[in-house]
Amino acid sequence: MKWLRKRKQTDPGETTPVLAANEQKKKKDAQDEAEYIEEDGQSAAWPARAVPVVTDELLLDVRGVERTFQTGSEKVHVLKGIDMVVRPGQLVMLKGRSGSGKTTLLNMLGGLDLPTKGEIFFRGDSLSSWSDNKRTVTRRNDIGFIFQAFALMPLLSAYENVELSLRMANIPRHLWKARVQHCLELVGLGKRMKHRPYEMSGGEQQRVAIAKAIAHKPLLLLADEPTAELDSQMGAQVMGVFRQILHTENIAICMTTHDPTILEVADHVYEMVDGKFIS
Ligand SMILES: Nc1ncnc2c1ncn2[C@@H]1O[C@H](COP(=O)(O)OP(=O)(O)OP(=O)(O)O)[C@@H](O)[C@H]1O
Repeated sequence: MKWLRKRKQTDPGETTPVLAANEQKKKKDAQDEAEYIEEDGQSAAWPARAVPVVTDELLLDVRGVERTFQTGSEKVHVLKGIDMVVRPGQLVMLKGRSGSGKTTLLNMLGGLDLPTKGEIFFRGDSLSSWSDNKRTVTRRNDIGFIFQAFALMPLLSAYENVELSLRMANIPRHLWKARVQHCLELVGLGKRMKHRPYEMSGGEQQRVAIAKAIAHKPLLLLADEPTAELDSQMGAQVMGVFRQILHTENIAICMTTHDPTILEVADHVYEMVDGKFIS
């Protein structure tokens, strides 16, 4: 009641609490953007990384990783000593039968889970030594994820889905439009930006998921069977997009697959059998 009375007394020219909050948000957005405007008034480039990427650095360095799950009284030893590396710009594939441990490993490469034993270094830093917050921020800024089941927001258009990852990564608002358009054009969906997921084919949805996963310019893209739900033609389209983004976006891709035909394009294939790599 007190609030209603106050509203009634408000002068028409005065700002209501909601409008004031909106104004404040607009000011904050403008301030955030201003941080990225150079002195001559031109839009600044994409926010620079604190530590620039060096071509031959190890993005991922996995050493002696094991993962055991406790299910009831039983211990399931899923990963049994994994060693691998991923460098900038590489396409690395994890191949193996269902249940061999590929997804378990991929989750750990993205900091979603931690090893029971061994260590994973991301750009030289051990993921195990990081706080939950640092892992979350790194995931949001430096890593992109693609899952089998496209993981798009069903009520948002392709454009809005891609925009979301820029919002999540705190990319300044004035850079969004050009980047979203660029990413959707890159995956061949420049003319489908307003479509919602249910108005697109499986292959198109997966391509939106790729655009979404790379929009914030991550260093590493982790993809769990990105072609599993697609027919061979659509799978080939997705792999074509991957090949293209390796060159144009300077990103490394680590993906799991069952499909022998797409292994040929990999820079390196790790074959997993029962929680270990065989050479
Ligand atoms: N949280 C968990 N608790 C217990 N067991 C688990 C857990 N996560 C995975 N596993 C077991 O680990 C094994 C490997 O699973 P994972 O999903 O990594 O295999 P995958 O190679 O990715 O299989 P697919 O190709 O079918 O996706 C499976 O036997 C699975 O049941």
